[in-house]
Order: sequence, then C-alpha cells, then structure tokens
Amino acid sequence: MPAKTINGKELGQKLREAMTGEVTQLREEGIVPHLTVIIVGDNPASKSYVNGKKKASAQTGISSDVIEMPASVSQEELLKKIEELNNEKAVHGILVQLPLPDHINEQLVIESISPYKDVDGFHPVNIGKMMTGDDAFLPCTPYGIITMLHSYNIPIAGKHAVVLGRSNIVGKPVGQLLLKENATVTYCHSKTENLFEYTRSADILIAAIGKPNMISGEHIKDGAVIIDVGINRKEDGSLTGDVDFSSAAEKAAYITPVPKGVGPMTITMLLQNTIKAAKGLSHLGG
Ligand SMILES: Nc1nc2c(c(=O)[nH]1)N[C@@H](CN(C=O)c1ccc(C(=O)N[C@@H](CCC(=O)O)C(=O)O)cc1)CN2
Repeated sequence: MPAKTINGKELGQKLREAMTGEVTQLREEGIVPHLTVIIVGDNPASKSYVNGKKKASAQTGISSDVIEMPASVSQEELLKKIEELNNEKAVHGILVQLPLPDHINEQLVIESISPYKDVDGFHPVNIGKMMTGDDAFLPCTPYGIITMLHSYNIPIAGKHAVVLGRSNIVGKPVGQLLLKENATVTYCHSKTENLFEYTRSADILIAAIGKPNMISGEHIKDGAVIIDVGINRKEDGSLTGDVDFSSAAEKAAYITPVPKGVGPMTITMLLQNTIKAAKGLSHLGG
C-alpha cells in the first residue's frame, strides 16, 4: 500500500489557527508577543524564509519586525544590535537568520542572544536544557518533526530512529528529541561506512544531509516512516528533498513531501516558541 503523506503545510496551518486563540488571550492580558528577525545580506532563500516568518506571525496575531543589515556589517555592530534587543522589554523573541556571511562568527552571535529570547532554540543554554529534558526552547525544525510524528499518532518508543546528518540545527537535536521519546537512535554522517545498512534498518528515517534524492525505495525498510528535511533547489527553480519521493512512497508507511512537509512546520514552531517567550518573559517581569 502506498505511504500516507504527512502534510506539514496543512498541519502547520491547523496549529497556527489554534495559536491565534493563545495570542488573543495574551493580548487581552496586555502582552503583545513580539518577534524581531535580523537578516544580514541579501540571500534570496533567506529573504523568502524571513518573509514567511513575518507573514505567519501576522496571521497568528504576533507582532514582528525585520532588521535588515548589509552583508558588509561588522560582527561588532551585529552584536551591539542584539544586545539592544536583549534589553528591549517589548521584544520577546530574537532570531538571526542563518547562514551569516563568512566574516561573522555564527556561534558567537547565537550565544549573544539572551537564552530567554532565543526562539530558535540554538543557544547552548537551551540546547543543554533540551539534553537534560528540562523546559527549553526547542530548535524549530526538530520540534516540528516531533510534532508531526505525534499529530499523526506515529509510535516512537522502542523504534529504531536513524538520523542522517549531524548539524547543530537539525541532525543532533532531532536525535536527542527522539531519544527523549524512547527511540533507539543511530546517527549517520558523511563518514559512516555501509550507510544503507543503517537506512534499511530504520523504522523512522530522518534525512537531513542536503543531497538531492540520495535515499530511494531500495534504501528503506517496508513500512518505515520517512521524514525528509532536505531542501535542494533544482536548476529549474523547483525544490527536491534528500529522498526520492515516488520510489520511497511505494515502500514507506508515512512520508513527508518536499515542499509542504517539514519546512512549513519550522515556521509554525517558531511561532509557538515566540508565544512561549512572551509568556515566560512576562512572568519574569519583562
Ligand atoms: N535562524 C534560523 N535560520 C535558519 C533556519 C532556522 O530554523 N533558524 N532554518 C533554515 C531555513 N528556514 C527557516 O529559517 C526555513 C526553510 C524552509 C521553509 C519552508 O517552509 N520551505 C517550504 C518551501 C519554500 C520554498 O519554496 O523555498 C517547504 O518546504 O514547503 C521554512 C523555513 C535555515 N536557516
């Protein structure tokens, strides 16, 4: 039987509608959740993601603004702006769109954002809390993936989850979140030998390697759950994932498409984190 498609666009939309109620409630209490996004340079993909964040915020009743800085901005100037936003009471969430130009130390920038306003969930304090299972801002893409699995009632406990990729923003954290849900987790990466032996043993396969169509039906187990995090742009401008959708869908039980799979969930979970930040900071008197 062909796989069920996990529609991240539809699910994201449904969750955003539910969030509208939460935001209305906060506004009635005098708290207007506010997200500030900083974008450096003019990478077209980054611009389009930032636009998506702005639109989705407005749709949910979250106020937002975008600070555009030229690619030539100094690291010092960027850090100074973040410091100002850390001290601005009306700003609940701060997000610096990645990637940054080469002359800027990305990790330093991430660490300069207050952990209370780190709605991307990239700050080491939030990463550490996520690892220990404490309350934290979760990185949006991994958070979106776990939300998808829960929403489709896909069992995780006891399953073999194989994560392809070890980036700080997707691979490493999604493995941790799956472990927290009692999956047995294997990380694979560019140096993994006999990679397809692992992919074929996965009950849940997370493909986050950035190689178009690297995984196809022959590389997966019957009845597996396939989560495709790859966003690869083809020459004609269209998008393709790390998974060859049609051959994988013949064998899988569930599969996410690209587009309309994981991507829209990333933005949805950012909104959820911004609401959380607004609630948390208001309790701290901010
Ligand atoms: N500060 C951050 N930078 C980046 C993050 C992040 O979470 N925080 N993630 C990615 C980019 N990203 C969000 O910023 C993102 C990527 C893709 C989508 C999305 O909805 N994709 C659509 C397709 C859109 C298109 O046509 O290009 C989909 O998959 O359906 C949303 C957000 C790197 N940087």
